[in-house]
Amino acid sequence: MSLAATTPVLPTTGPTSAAARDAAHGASPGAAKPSRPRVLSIAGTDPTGGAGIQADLKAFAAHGAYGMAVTTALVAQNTHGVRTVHVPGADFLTEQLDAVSDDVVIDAVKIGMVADEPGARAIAAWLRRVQPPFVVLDPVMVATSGHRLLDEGAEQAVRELVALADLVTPNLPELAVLVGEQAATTWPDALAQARRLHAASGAVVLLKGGHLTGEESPDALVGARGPDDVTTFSVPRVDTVHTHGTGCSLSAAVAALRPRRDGWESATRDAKNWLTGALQAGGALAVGTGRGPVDHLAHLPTLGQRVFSEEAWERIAGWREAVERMGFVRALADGSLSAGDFGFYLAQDAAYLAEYSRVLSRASQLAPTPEARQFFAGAAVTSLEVEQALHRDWLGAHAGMDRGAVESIDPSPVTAAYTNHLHAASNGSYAETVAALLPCYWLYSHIGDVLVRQAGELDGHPYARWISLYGDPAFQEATRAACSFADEAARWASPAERERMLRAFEVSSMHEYLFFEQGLTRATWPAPPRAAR
Ligand SMILES: Nc1ncnc2c1ncn2[C@@H]1O[C@H](COP(=O)(O)OP(=O)(O)OP(=O)(O)O)[C@@H](O)[C@H]1O
Ligand SMILES: Cc1ncc(CO)c(N)n1
Repeated sequence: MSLAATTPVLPTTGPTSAAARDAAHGASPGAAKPSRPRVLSIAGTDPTGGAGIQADLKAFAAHGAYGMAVTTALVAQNTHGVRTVHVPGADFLTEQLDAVSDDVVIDAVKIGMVADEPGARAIAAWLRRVQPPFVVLDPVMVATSGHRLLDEGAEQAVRELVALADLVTPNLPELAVLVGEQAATTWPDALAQARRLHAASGAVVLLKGGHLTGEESPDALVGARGPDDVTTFSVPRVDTVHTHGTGCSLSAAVAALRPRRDGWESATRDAKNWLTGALQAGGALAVGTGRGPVDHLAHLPTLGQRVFSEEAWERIAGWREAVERMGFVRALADGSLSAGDFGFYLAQDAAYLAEYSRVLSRASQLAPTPEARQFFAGAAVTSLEVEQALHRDWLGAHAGMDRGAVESIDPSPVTAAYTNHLHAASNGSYAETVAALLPCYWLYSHIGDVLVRQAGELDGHPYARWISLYGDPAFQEATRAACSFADEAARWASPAERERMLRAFEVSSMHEYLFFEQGLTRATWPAPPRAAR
């Protein structure tokens, strides 16, 4: 006699209801719900993580829910389409469902791909037994790529599932199958079909217009507050091909939100807004070469990411080496730079600092903490008082320019391009502003450090004051502080925001290179053409 036949290692069904078990775990049925709803996805898989169960779990997590998953079918698919579907079978599906409901209180269920008729019937039987409080059904029939995800014979069984669902989320072709009509080609026709589905099933219908081709991507909630009630959600269509799994992700987000909302409308509104952000960020994921997934976590900072300044410094390795090697900087280091070239550079730098100081003030204004506000306000003053003073003194002594003359220097196109970039960044976020400001500190303290070591004894060096200002420990310290403010800002940035920070840093570094270079290349700039008379 086999041991398994007489003594199951674990009971296959629980002796008490999951709600009673919840009470045994310390939460009485009448007690306030846990802050994380326990949400179950019943769906197929997508090994590339953009659709099906994998997308659902990400959407649950993105909305602060505790995610669980029962697999209806294993799908070999990627961003190009479905290759093969393996269905473990209805008995095993029921075993998975019972394993969850015998043990865990379920706050909401999202059903996706059911694969075949026995699967649909097993789910229907389980729903009748367990009666979860909120059931969202995404009647998946055909993948975005055009591949069938549901047996033709199973369509009737899915219609029966609709009657057990609280919310059903068809796209236009799925809606047509559910009402047994031709697919609607206009929005009013689709709404009429959705009303008929609501009347026939009692389920609220979230009709998805993603398959229409207009400026907007309208969705409508039909029957949420009464038989004729229609609420339309219109968001601007995101210009992207990366829409793999949008339907899965939307229905999962609504299921995750519903237990903490007073109705479908508020859950749907929030889910739609989240999905729009996820669609916008999808391309940056670079997952697959077909129709890629959306970024479910677009709104979140990423745990485990690198320190921003480390990554940023590595990104500009090329510009950094180019600056170290460039003729202008070498000539500055060994003192062979002509006074004319140095004077041109200093005059442009005075014009630059006037704008740089304004962007530092802007960073102070945007800064989230008193420490950061104080640092950037102080830096705005220092860049005028200390750095510009050096420029005024030198230009006064060597170019006969008084203070007024220094203050009215016209920026060259190269200088203006750099300060325009800084001003543009400062129209964005604090994080972007700080990232754009950083190379001015960092590259100068880096060069200052290298030059102090290379130049050795600065006595008699024509540019000693310039070299010692940037090689000075106080300037190095200010650079470290600016880095740590940028790192702190990056810690709370979304991946897209972090990428904008890295880009702003990189572009500023390129402008630093061009700024030095203009001191020598300006000789090749054409003279301003005279107007023809
Ligand atoms: N380009 C887009 N811009 C904005 N929203 C979109 C876009 N494409 C789809 N959506 C939204 O995504 C959700 C899913 O819509 P869609 O009609 O594509 O569902 P589906 O066909 O079930 O999705 P799936 O691609 O997962 O099969 C809807 O809320 C829809 O409005
Ligand atoms: C498993 C699964 N469910 C749903 C869809 C629809 O996007 C898909 N491609 N795969």
